[in-house]
Amino acid sequence: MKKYDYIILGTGPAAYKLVKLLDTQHKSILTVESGLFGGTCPNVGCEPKIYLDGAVQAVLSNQQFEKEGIISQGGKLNWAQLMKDKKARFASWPNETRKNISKISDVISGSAHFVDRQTIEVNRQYFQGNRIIIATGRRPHELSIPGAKFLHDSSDVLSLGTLPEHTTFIGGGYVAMELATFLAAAGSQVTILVRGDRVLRHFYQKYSRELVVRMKQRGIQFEFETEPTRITQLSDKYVVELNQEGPIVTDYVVNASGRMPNIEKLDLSAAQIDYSTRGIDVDRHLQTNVKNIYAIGDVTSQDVPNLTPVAEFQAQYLFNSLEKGLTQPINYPAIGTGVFAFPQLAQAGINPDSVLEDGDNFEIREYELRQSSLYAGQKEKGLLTVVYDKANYIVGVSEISMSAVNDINYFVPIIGLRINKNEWHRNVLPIYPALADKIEGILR
Ligand SMILES: Cc1cc2nc3c(=O)[nH]c(=O)nc-3n(C[C@H](O)[C@H](O)[C@H](O)COP(=O)(O)OP(=O)(O)OC[C@H]3O[C@@H](n4cnc5c(N)ncnc54)[C@H](O)[C@@H]3O)c2cc1C
Ligand SMILES: NC(=O)c1ccc[n+]([C@@H]2O[C@H](COP(=O)([O-])OP(=O)(O)OC[C@H]3O[C@@H](n4cnc5c(N)ncnc54)[C@H](O)[C@@H]3O)[C@@H](O)[C@H]2O)c1
Repeated sequence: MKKYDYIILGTGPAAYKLVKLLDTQHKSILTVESGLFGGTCPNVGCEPKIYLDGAVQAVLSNQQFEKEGIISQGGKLNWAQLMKDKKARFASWPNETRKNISKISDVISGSAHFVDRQTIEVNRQYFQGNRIIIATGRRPHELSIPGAKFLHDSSDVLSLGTLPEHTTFIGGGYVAMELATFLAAAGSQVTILVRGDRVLRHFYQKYSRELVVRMKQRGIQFEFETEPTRITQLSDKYVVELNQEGPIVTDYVVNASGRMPNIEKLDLSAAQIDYSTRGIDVDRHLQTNVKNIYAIGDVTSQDVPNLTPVAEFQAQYLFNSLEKGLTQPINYPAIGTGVFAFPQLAQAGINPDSVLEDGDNFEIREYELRQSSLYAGQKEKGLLTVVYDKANYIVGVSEISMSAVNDINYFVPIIGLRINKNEWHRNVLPIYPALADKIEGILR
């Protein structure tokens, strides 16, 4: 049986980063991948998503200019062509990633499962690792309603060749809000079914509600307190029965009800590894309850956002801890996150909702970004809410605007490095005119 210093399960952002770091220490490594090399982000997540977003933002901006009479004919999105281009751009990535990883580790395609605490089995072959790192990510949550076989998921939408006339999304999270924006921009009629009374529950609710208003203005329908109970096929359409009055007749149903950890196939009990439906349990050193087994990225049950930079941060932490003698527990920096809808929603640090009642320790102030915008055609006001702590440092920012993602990225170092007005003034002279120019007035 072949033995390695490290066996790494998965090749997504968490695993890929770790393999590259371990290569610098000349470790013997086996990497196992059961699906597409590179994992979710570059194949069916962030990267194809942002590729499509480039075209969607352009088209929706143009439509706004057209409304203002500044552009005489706004563009129309050619979905089929966009998807053809996307396919051409991304098709070769899994093989390229496999080749890159093969240069620095042994690689095997197949689903890994534990045999005991040091041994895994893949394709009836057995391998031993001094350390085993689980980085198997998440997959779309399965809904158990009659007719679930007719459901599609985010991966299907990101390679959908023909635009449906009507699309129904189930869920009010990142995936539903982003992909609904894309399909609606291309001309599909879109209905979003939201189980509760809110969308994007981890974001500042004032801005989540504002995003719903703006999406509704473009014709996207929201049905709150609404869940599907059954889906049936009716010739080339689907009938979605609801817990409310309905039903909805639609051409395409997307299950965007969240993601679940890839753990069932790992046979974690063979190695007595603790887990729950939320993922693999790890301590603040990313170690499982078994000494030589660690878990990083989306597959863990840790209460941190499941995002690519977070997965990579965990990989870097684990490397520093296992190979560089770092002994402190993981301490997460200021984390930025954004929803690539239209307008965008983004935030970093403390969410204003969590300190609304704590006026003794925090001050919340909202800034309108409209006065500051010199761009033609931008009639919709952007809003920025800043949370200050008692010492007047910025500890949280939330924004809804056309440029919220990039704007909030300005604030991530301000929060993470605790920069105040004096320091900014002494060390920073940004490009004018742009949001960074206004930051001095927002800092204290
Ligand atoms: C539609 C969508 C859009 C997103 N957009 C963003 C974004 O804009 N920004 C952002 O930061 N994040 C985004 N994310 C989240 C981001 O993709 C994930 O946080 C990131 O990919 C997690 O990396 P990971 O390495 O933990 O897991 P993954 O990337 O999921 O990789 C895990 C890998 O493990 C493999 N695997 C599973 N089981 C086994 C097994 N038994 N044996 C071997 N291999 C196995 C899987 O096939 C997979 O390739 C998005 C996600 C989705 C779905
Ligand atoms: N821009 C980004 O960074 C980005 C984009 C997409 C995805 N992601 C990552 O992927 C994760 C998954 O995204 P997501 O949108 O699938 O999940 P999510 O957790 O953000 O949203 C899931 C939605 O489905 C609803 N829901 C849950 N169970 C349901 C049920 N049984 N029936 C009906 N509705 C139900 C929830 O109430 C919620 O509105 C995100 O949390 C994020 O970490 C990030």
